[in-house]
Amino acid sequence: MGWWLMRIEDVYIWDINAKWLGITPYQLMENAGAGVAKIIEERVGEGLKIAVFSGTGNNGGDGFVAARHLSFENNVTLFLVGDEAKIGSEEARHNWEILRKLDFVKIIVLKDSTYIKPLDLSGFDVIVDALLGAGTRGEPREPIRSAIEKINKYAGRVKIVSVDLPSGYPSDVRVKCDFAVTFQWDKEEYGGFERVISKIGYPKELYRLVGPGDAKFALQKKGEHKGQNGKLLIIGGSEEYFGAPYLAAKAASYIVDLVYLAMPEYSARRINDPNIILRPFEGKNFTKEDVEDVLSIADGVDAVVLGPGIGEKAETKDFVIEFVRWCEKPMVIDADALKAIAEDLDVLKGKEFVLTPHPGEFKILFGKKPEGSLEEKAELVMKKAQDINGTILLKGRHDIISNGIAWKYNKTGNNGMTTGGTGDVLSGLVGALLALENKPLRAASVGAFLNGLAGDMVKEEMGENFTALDVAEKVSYAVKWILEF
Ligand SMILES: NC(=O)C1=CN([C@@H]2O[C@H](COP(=O)(O)OP(=O)(O)OC[C@H]3O[C@@H](n4cnc5c(N)ncnc54)[C@H](O)[C@@H]3O)[C@@H](O)[C@H]2O)[C@@H](O)CC1
Ligand SMILES: [K+]
Repeated sequence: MGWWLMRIEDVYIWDINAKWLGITPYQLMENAGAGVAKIIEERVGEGLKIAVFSGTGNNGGDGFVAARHLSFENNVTLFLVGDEAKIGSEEARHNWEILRKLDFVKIIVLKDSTYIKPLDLSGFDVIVDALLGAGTRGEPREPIRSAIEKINKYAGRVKIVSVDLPSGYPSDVRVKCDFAVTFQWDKEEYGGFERVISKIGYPKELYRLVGPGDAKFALQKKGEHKGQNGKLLIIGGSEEYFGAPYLAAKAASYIVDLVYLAMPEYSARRINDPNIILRPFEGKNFTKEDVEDVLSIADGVDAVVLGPGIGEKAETKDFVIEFVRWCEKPMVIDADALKAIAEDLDVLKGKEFVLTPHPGEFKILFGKKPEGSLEEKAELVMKKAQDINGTILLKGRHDIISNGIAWKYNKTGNNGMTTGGTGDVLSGLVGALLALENKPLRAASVGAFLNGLAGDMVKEEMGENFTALDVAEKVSYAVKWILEF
């Protein structure tokens, strides 16, 4: 099913998220090896003479497990290619130790290529190739190379089944397998060999649920110099509000190098924070007159957040619509700016943007309140995202994020976050992640995850009575937790 076609990048992310869900490498290796054994017995048969060639990495570990499973019905010989002392991971070593206790599996260690040259494999029905998998770097080196060449001498005569990948892939020095058993998801990058997919116990959540893997990827630093790790402009504030844009700016300032805050001068004068570059505009509220000057600030940044505390004055609505019409940077459109553009959704055409409505704002935008199960709500969000050709982050107990092609959901966060201003923190975070050059779906997903995680960390310390500023100030701790996960 095309739905499961993955990029290797996704697999990296999901490995981290699986760990977060408590799925251990032992479980995955057991399922991988068991799956290989099952497919061999189904496709080739039982009562066979089977040679399993294992390397010292986790691909070899899958081979150890497969050998054990196969040994119940077959006559199995395990060839370890390389030095026993180099078996890398705990789980591979664990499975190696089990094998060594078994009397019905013959073990032969091929420490270097001199042991490989004289080998005769003609008595075997099946060769399982577990020498190298996804951890391969460059062309195969000795003694793996000799083992690959030896196995290939039997291609066409003995069934050759590769574990995950033909060892040596993608170089030309690779095992000529009849097929490879690839785990759970076919990868977009793989080609040139037959693949049989075997599930290894990853739950569907990995496809949908945002986790630390997504966040780790999104938070990668881009450069060493000031400004290379993102410049963000926040536009908000009015005669009524000054806290909202400040919270967005504060949260973002922990992530990007530079945060500019454009605000009506009336509310800007209440802000005194050296981490934020203030750009005050004359008057109490943004008006159409300000569009050109704000656009010229936007020219110098990587992304823009529009809306926190901007108010609902008619002249401000005009400002919002005109700004969006002319802005060419990725945008987060939040709060009162959502109400303004609800009157003219066409201005979003051709733009890169994230809308961050709560259910009420969603209804104002799209005429319908999201209801029902997670899937039902997600379907609606996805449909609307498709209609406007952009990304929507629907805030709720489970945040739902869609770019019209895929949808994800986030579960971090707690009841304490109903306090005013956490939505502003969120829009600042999504903007910061856009400024780090993440695509809108990832920026929005990870922004929601990070906001909730920071909120959960605050709750650990203070209980559920906290403020949005507490959440904003926890952002750097949440980022540290993610990067160290
Ligand atoms: N979640 C996961 O990551 C899972 C991984 N699994 C298995 O783990 C494999 C990846 O394991 P690893 O990351 O340990 O990597 P591999 O087992 O593919 O290879 C790593 C080992 O090979 C050596 N090596 C790398 N390039 C070489 C070269 N060109 N010539 C000679 N030796 C070389 C390394 O020094 C290391 O010892 C997957 O292919 C799959 O079979 C499965 O257990 C299922 C779950
Ligand atoms: K392999």
